[in-house]
Amino acid sequence: MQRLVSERLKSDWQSLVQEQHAPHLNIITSLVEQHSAELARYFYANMLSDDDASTFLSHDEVKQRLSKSLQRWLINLFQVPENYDLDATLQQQVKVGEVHARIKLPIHLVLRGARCLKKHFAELLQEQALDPATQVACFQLYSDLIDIAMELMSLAYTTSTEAGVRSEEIYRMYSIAQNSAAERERQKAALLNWENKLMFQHTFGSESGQPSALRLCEFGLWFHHKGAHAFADYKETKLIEQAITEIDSRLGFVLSEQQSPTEKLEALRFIRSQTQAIQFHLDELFTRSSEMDHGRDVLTHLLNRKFLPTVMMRQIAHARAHNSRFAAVIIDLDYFKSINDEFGHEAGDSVLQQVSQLLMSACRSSDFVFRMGGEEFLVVLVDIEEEAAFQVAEKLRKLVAKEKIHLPENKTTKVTASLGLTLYSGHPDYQVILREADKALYQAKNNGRNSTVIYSKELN
Ligand SMILES: Nc1nc2c(ncn2[C@@H]2O[C@H](COP(=O)(O)OP(=O)(O)OP(=O)(O)O)[C@@H](O)[C@H]2O)c(=O)[nH]1
Repeated sequence: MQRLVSERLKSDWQSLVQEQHAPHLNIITSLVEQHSAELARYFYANMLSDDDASTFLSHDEVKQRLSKSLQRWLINLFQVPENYDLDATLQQQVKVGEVHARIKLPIHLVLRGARCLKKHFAELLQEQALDPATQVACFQLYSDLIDIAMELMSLAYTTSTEAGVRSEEIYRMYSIAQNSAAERERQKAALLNWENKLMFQHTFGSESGQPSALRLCEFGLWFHHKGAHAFADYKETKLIEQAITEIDSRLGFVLSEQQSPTEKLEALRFIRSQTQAIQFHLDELFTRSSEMDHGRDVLTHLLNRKFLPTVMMRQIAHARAHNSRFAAVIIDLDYFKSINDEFGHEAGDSVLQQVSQLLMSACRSSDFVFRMGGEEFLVVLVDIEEEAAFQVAEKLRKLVAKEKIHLPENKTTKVTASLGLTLYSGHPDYQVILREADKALYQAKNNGRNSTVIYSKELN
């Protein structure tokens, strides 16, 4: 049991559910069991009518999942002592608080939910043929037990959030540090490349008639998903964001038939001056950031899994805000143990390093590649839909299978990998996404390995 559940809270709970309160607890238990669906309906109707709260709840989710879990939570909370395991019940409150922290559900909304459950329970009590003293005692007990649950949830919430903030900080330092010199050149080249393409389209015309937006090209995606976060505190970051928006808003002019050549040239000149400004700000940002080398996985130099919560939570927030999707792919090497057994641990390490390089070089610079531990990797593909994500996963799988892996003493070998893929589908908890990818991976292993499986509900 975690330390969060203190002896004090446990004994407070025990004294509330001890024998002399048994008659009241029995009334509560039976009322909650009979009316759990109604309490849940009341709770969600109330929450969904509030703008703040409804952003965390979709109607579908409430229908399919949340209402049932709330009912289970309520019933479990008011069990009579002989029917339940107190430690497990208290621990459950801690888990709920941790989930709330992961999905960044503001704590005042949780407390409002609790208030709502109390209010409706008071109405239910009034409808019963109970004497006033019993009604008051039942309400007091119901209220006290909910309050202890809230106290535990809040404690777990704060503890998790503080840990999250610490890891955000380390992550920020890391993302600035991650091979900063090479990243600077790579992004400047990506920006230049986009600009050249635009000039080319202006001169020779574009098949689609539309130039691609800067925010969607390699530089734009990198800046949005990594750069802006890494350099969040600098004023240049805002300036780059503004320049990207300005550029994209003028793009239509460059190829439009309705614009005169002079207007087109003017738009081009403006875009050119803005891209130069971006380059200048980018140089500033990289120059200011110091070389820090925290948080890499020592063997592979990939992102360490401790940054996973930060990256996943940011992706979820981004997907929500922009109504976009992202994918998580878990990649696990097949029969890796036999490589260690046959060639030795050092050779195994070298395989992991070569596969990591391969994964890094095959992904877009805006994607995230983690080493999860052992021979397991996770790739987060940003701003992507299912078909494209499957193609990327398959590309990675084939690249790994094709690669001639070099081992000590001039030996070579081949390895394959199994991949589990899932797409963000609106669930606010990133651990659900990881569990889905894991289930898909498990299926890929069961199918005989060296394959990619996309998560579907049937895998549950
Ligand atoms: N060389 C090396 N080996 C590692 C490292 N981390 C984990 N391993 C080894 O990776 C192997 C993983 O074995 P298993 O989990 O059985 O998986 P597998 O052999 O790849 O089999 P499947 O995943 O079922 O295809 C174990 O032998 C671990 O000791 C590491 O950093 N370096």
